[in-house]
Amino acid sequence: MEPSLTPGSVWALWHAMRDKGPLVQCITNLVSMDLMANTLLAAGASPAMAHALDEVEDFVGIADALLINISNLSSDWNAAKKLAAQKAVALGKPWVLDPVGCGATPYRTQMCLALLQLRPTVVRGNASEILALAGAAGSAVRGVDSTAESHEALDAAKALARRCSCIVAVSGATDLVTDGTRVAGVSNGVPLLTRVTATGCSLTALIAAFLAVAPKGGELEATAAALAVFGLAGETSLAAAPRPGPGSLRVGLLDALHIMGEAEVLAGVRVRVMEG
Ligand SMILES: Nc1ncnc2c1ncn2[C@@H]1O[C@H](COP(=O)(O)OP(=O)(O)O)[C@@H](O)[C@H]1O
Ligand SMILES: Cc1ncsc1CCOP(=O)(O)O
Ligand SMILES: [Mg+2]
Repeated sequence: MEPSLTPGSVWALWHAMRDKGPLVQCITNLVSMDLMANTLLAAGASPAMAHALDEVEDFVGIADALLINISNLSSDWNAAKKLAAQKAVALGKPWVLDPVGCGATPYRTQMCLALLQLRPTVVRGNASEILALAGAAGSAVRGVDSTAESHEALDAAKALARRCSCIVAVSGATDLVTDGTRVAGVSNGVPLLTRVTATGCSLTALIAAFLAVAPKGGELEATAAALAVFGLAGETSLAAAPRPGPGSLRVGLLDALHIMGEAEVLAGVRVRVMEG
């Protein structure tokens, strides 16, 4: 499959992902585990929450892709994350970093920067997190939710992508994906997604699942495809809810990821190459 970014290519990649059912190893925070595992299952991947220090390296050996979310922070978990990332790179397997709350405390930022050294394939965060990770002057962070818009973090994302030779995705009203030169935009999604915890975390795990079937050199397109599918599932869920709210959005998101097919993707996905 040649990398391209159209509704048709998004569908082709999702179809390939469902066909393969990739095993995605997830090292993530406790609040996100349930939604993340269910998101991957509903979309067609196979999740495994495996983070024990003595097991992570062996697990990377059998996984198709790895997701590392920096929240829960503790010495055991941190060591496990570093070992897992190193093993993924050694085996040539894709791994994705979610720098949750980067910039909120020095400890959190240091852990994000340490993992960034271990060559993630993709980094996905909200605008505040990407600004903090890139070391942008005056970036304001409040906990794990963003205080900035995605376009405000585009220059920082590009600089980070160039510096680390990776893909950087900034989620928001328009999700932006860059390799430092090219920029893709995804305008699927609904603002109510920000009122359900762990939607960003789960989205990052979905990126890992798409990377497991992406052709070499197609990492930017695969990241944008995962963002589009997740955002479209949010739209589909909201449209189907009799009394829309965070609770029904969360349940409907999983239903949409399970039910959506080619027709919905071709009609609903809004992706475009903005630069490059
Ligand atoms: N204003 C918005 N309008 C539409 N979709 C949004 C908006 N803000 C965030 N999203 C979507 O919500 C999901 C989670 O992103 P985000 O809230 O930025 O991540 P995080 O939970 O890590 O802070 C993504 O699919 C993103 O596209
Ligand atoms: C609430 C919370 N606290 C630590 S991690 C976490 C979940 C954050 O999830 P997301 O980044 O998807 O909003
Ligand atoms: Mg997040």
